[in-house]
Amino acid sequence: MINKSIKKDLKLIKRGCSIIRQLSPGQIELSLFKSVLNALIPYISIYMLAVIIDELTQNRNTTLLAVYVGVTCGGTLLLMVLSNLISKKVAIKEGMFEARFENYMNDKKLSMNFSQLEDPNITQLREKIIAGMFATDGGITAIVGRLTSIVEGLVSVIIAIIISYGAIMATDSTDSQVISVVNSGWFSLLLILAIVICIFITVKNSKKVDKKVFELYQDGATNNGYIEYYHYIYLEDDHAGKDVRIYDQKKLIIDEVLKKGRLPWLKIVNGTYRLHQQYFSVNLVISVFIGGLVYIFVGLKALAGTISLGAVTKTYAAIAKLAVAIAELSVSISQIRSNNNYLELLFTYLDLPVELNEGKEILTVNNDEWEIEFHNVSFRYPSSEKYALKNISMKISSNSRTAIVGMNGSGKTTMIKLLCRLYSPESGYITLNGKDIKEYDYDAYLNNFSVVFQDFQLLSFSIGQNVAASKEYDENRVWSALEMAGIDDRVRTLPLNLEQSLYKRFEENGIDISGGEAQKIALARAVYKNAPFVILDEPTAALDPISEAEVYSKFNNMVGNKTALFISHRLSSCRFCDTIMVFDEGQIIQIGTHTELLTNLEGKYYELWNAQAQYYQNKQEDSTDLNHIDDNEYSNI
Ligand SMILES: Nc1ncnc2c1ncn2[C@@H]1O[C@H](COP(=O)(O)OP(=O)(O)OP(=O)(O)O)[C@@H](O)[C@H]1O
Repeated sequence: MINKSIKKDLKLIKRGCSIIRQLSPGQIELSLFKSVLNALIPYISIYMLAVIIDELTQNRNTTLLAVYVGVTCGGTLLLMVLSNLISKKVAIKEGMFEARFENYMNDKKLSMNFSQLEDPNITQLREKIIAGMFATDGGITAIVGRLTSIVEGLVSVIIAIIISYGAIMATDSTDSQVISVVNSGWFSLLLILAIVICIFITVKNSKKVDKKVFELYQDGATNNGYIEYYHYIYLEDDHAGKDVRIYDQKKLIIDEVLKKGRLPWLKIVNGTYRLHQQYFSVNLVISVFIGGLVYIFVGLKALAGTISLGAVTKTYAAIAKLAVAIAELSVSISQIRSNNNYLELLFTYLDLPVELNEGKEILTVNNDEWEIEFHNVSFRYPSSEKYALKNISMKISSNSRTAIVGMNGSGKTTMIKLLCRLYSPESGYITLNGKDIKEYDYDAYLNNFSVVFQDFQLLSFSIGQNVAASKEYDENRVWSALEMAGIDDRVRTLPLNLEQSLYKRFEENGIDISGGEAQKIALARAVYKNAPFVILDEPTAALDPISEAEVYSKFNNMVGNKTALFISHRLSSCRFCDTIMVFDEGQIIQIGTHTELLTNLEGKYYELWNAQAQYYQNKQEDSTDLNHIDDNEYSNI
């Protein structure tokens, strides 16, 4: 009966194999076939050399000798060519697997909500998986390698046993005491026992090393994550580059990375190097010892005349190979089991619940059918004690224009993130047309939102592709979106117009654009999407006053009969909204129109408005009562 831990190990390996099969069909089968060929190749020479020596020492038939040499060379060559051809195919399959596995992991990452992405335990889990894969060759990519070693070892063991069996078991009825000892079954058994003990030591040694290496790299995942982030992401990031120079962050980063990343990581690498050295030294001693034993065994058998000269070479090579193959086979089995430690981490990650994809209902709404409602929604960011939203309840109806204002950190963006299902409420829920938004299919749900976040991202693709967020795009629609965002004229001046690539990272002729231009393209992207719900989070923060005025003058046109949610610190720009919600410390403290809210002189809105207006008022040395500022004056604020 297979014991529990073996069963568990087999299950993990089976699951790993099924992922490999799914992503790179045929890779396992081809690799295994190649390993059978590789195992066979040395035995052709081992076997045929004995046949040739026997022929040379006995009949010396030249035709036969030529045939034997031909079979040896031809057979070896044929198998080598075949193995080489398969190697090429295997390499392609491996490349395919690596690329697809990266997508597979990314798909998993994208299926998580932001709470999961920011959860330090999950981040660390991902770092451990990556450190395992790239630093110690552990995890899913190691399965095929270990399996092929097992098959190669197995085939090798079988053939070596077949070849050496005759010699090991050969006996003779000679009277000499020494010779009868050599030829006794005990002598052969002793040799086998010595080999088994050596193999046992090798496997134990390998197991111990694998376990220690796994532990070392688990501890080191955070150090590695530190190096990865600061050296390969932060320092290489174009935006960070400015801060690094202006604030001379280089020393700070290098010192910190050295302390928290490089030095501990170096210790780990040295530690594993030492472990591997120990492992190889022990193995070297063992293999020299086994080789010596086999020499004595075969030599004495030959001395006793029990085996022929040809059999000496064959048997020596076969037994030596047998010992190595058994050791390799056992080590590979032990390694594939140790590798399950890495697989367990991977599967824990892959099995994390996919909250985003739980909903199945396909959402299709037209512009007249919206009603979004927050029901006592509270939320805290992962590992944060403080509530970013506290008991938010509010409604947003179709075709409405809602402005959200409030101090920094009052929860405005967080509310949008929850609405876009990047996070789930800790308590309370959000409904769309009476149904919890979680119940809708995630992609179909998001299709209904055009959002421009404060920290939007454009890609190093063409302007057309950036606006359409796809490879193919409708040129007319892109132009009209660009016009709506007030950047069409600028794009027309570019040599390649819509085909013009942004940024120089991949295109020599790519262009770098200003923050305001980027924001306009991000706005155009939202317009192009033409979703029934438009959310703009500080959409004009980077725009000059004229561009800003232009965007607002087109705002109604841009939004059309869609539902719009609009976050801004520019209170004057909120006046055209039907409703203004004032956020404060995670709560909605006021709701009303601009005029209604201004009448409450104790209210936050009045305070914010006053603070902003005061600045202009002081500047203009104008003592006009704020409540009597007319519309033209508001537009300056
Ligand atoms: N990813 C995050 N992890 C932890 N805390 C966060 C995170 N994002 C925001 N917060 C905290 O949540 C609170 C609300 O932030 P939010 O971004 O919603 O404010 P906001 O009103 O949009 O601010 P601003 O006007 O500055 O854009 C703040 O205290 C902020 O520090």
